[in-house]
Amino acid sequence: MDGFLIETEGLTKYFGETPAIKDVDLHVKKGEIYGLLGRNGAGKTTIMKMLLGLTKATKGTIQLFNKPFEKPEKSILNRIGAMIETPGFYPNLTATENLEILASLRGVIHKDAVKRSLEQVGLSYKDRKLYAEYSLGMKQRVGIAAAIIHDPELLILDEPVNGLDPIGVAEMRDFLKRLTGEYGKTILISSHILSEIDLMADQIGIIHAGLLLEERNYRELKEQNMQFISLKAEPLQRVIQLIDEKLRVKEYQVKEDGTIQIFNTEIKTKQIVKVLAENGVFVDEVCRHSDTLEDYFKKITGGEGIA
Ligand SMILES: Nc1ncnc2c1ncn2[C@@H]1O[C@H](COP(=O)(O)OP(=O)(O)OP(=O)(O)O)[C@@H](O)[C@H]1O
Repeated sequence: MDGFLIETEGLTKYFGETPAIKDVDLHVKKGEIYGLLGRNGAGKTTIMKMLLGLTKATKGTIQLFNKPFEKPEKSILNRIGAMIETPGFYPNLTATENLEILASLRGVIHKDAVKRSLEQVGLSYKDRKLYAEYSLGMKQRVGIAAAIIHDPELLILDEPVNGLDPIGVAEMRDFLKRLTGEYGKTILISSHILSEIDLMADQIGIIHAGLLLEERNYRELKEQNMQFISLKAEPLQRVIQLIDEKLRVKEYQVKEDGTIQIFNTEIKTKQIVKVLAENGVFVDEVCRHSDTLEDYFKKITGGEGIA
């Protein structure tokens, strides 16, 4: 479909007999930041490596820039910048010197390439500070500057905020958002910590044990899924029957302590109380809750959560 820079269908990867990635259908739209979220070992790096042709898919298809990606061709890879592992730089050279070496190795001929890529990640060109003296956040920025030195349209970043403090995370968020907003890049970013990609991702893909459990618009996810009504009333079986038959609500769950959580946010608490009362059931407690995103992820990953 038009508008997706990355689209996979049934993407599957086995390591020997073990499936690491199972039937993943990923959809990354042009101009967005797509956050691939999952615990360590969930399969994020393996997906990214397949998208870059660094490891071969066992099954399934990949489309990059609306074209089938069968083997890593220069014409496609030139349009992508990636940071998969922490890149190696010379510690006793400056960021500018490191990037100049890299630019010439890669055959980047544009004379402003180093200056531009440093500026795009918020670092100064020709700064005399040595790479060894940089903070972790600045080192990560140099890594991203290296990934965008050839001015790619698409950036694939594996855990770029890993290990950064909250200020470092916020700074990274600002310049990644600038890369999409001002410079029109598309970014696929992975993380195992939800708060790291909070306020950054437009779209979110939740990966768990090799499966893409959900792909959602992050703002919608926050607005819709975090709300539920919590209800306590007895006898439980009768309440459940009324929820099913009279209120016709399907999205609910019963907790161990007998509390019922109703995820249909359209329904009013008043309506629930009225229907139950009309049928002889008295409500002990009813209130509307906002779940935290962390709770939500725990729910959909079967209790383990992501952090
Ligand atoms: N080369 C390999 N050979 C065998 N198994 C592998 C290989 N690479 C990855 N795996 C397995 O595939 C699964 C997914 O690993 P992957 O590195 O993609 O996860 P991840 O979500 O990126 O986690 P992390 O953040 O820890 O890197 C894991 O169970 C891992 O052990």
